[in-house]
Amino acid sequence: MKIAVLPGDGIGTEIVAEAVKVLRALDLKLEMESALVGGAAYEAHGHPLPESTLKLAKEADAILFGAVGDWKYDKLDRPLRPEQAILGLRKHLGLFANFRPAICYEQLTHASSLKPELVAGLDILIIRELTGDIYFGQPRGRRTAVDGHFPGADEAFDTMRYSRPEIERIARVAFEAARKRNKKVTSVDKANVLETFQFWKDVVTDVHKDYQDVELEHMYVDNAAMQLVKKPKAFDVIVTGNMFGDILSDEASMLTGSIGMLPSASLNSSNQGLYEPSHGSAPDIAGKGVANPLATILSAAMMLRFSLNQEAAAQRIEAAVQKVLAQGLRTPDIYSEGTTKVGTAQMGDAVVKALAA
Ligand SMILES: NC(=O)c1ccc[n+]([C@@H]2O[C@H](COP(=O)([O-])OP(=O)(O)OC[C@H]3O[C@@H](n4cnc5c(N)ncnc54)[C@H](O)[C@@H]3O)[C@@H](O)[C@H]2O)c1
Ligand SMILES: CC(C)[C@H](C(=O)O)[C@@H](O)C(=O)O
Ligand SMILES: [Mg+2]
Repeated sequence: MKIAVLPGDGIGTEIVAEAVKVLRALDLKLEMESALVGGAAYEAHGHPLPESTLKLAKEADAILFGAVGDWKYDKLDRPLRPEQAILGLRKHLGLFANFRPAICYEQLTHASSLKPELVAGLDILIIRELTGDIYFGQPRGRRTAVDGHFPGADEAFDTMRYSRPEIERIARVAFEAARKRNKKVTSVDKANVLETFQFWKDVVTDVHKDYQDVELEHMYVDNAAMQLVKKPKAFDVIVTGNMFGDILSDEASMLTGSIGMLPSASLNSSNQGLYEPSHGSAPDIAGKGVANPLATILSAAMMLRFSLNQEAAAQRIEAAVQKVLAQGLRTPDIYSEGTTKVGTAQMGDAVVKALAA
């Protein structure tokens, strides 16, 4: 089982080191090879996604990814920006289905941004389409409008688009996932304003004909953002487009206690996957040894489950995470009175220890 390890930038290196520690502590034959990606690769090779990194990723059974980006690269031409590395990996590998489970662990109900009773037992799954939408639609760019209302004024534009097959396949992923859960899918759109999302809604409704045992509800994204904090447990599976999924998953992370708790899996049609926390490189806390590594460690568990066929090992990691939380260990982002504040490496070490116990 070959794993490409791509730590990236900022806290990416710190949190991936802990996930690798946990993977090595399992009794599995895992071959792990690391490569530079993002700003780190740009510094060394002049490109955020060098050919060698892409090749390693393509040939691996699974990819463990940290995070990319830093404000210092904001002025670079877009193709050279660190974020293009993760977008390129998703596109090149066809990783269209992004699973972002928002689970509030029992021990963290008080760390949530909501009242404990609203999040106790919370277990929702956001399924975000990951290779389409306004993220990848063409044309995009900037131009000087010479015949518009404001002659000579500059403008910028991006294109929101989805094709029927793109919507159909993500809808099927969502209905299949719901079948194994509580049989309810909420499709989030903005059909009242955007043609792309009226089409999304129509296609999801068509696909639903094959899944009559699953309840389908449609919701506008603005309402969904509100309902997520009003009554999050009313959701089971949320399926949505690339941009809405990006935003709603960050929102949902705070129901679980912290963005540092939200893992993710991005799969293609052959179940090859890239596994990364849902958060970014957190330049504000990078290098301080305080980042929460649990989202990355839980992403490694998802990797074992989805791409490496190691369900038992995945469950061992998840149980170990629950155990360290039950021991009261907390990185600063999930700290509350009466618990013990630890750093990134201490948290990783504690998970390794809990695996052994
Ligand atoms: N997939 C990715 O690689 C990815 C994802 C999101 C953002 N980014 C990039 O990361 C950079 C920073 O973006 P941002 O600040 O908007 O988002 P961010 O997710 O990096 O950070 C947002 C906030 O959450 C905190 N945070 C994030 N992860 C944490 C963790 N594990 N433990 C504790 N606190 C954590 C940060 O300290 C910060 O206050 C940007 O360059 C952005 O493009 C990359
Ligand atoms: C870094 C950025 C390209 C990325 C996205 O928008 O998909 C990030 O926010 C995420 O959620 O993985
Ligand atoms: Mg995001």
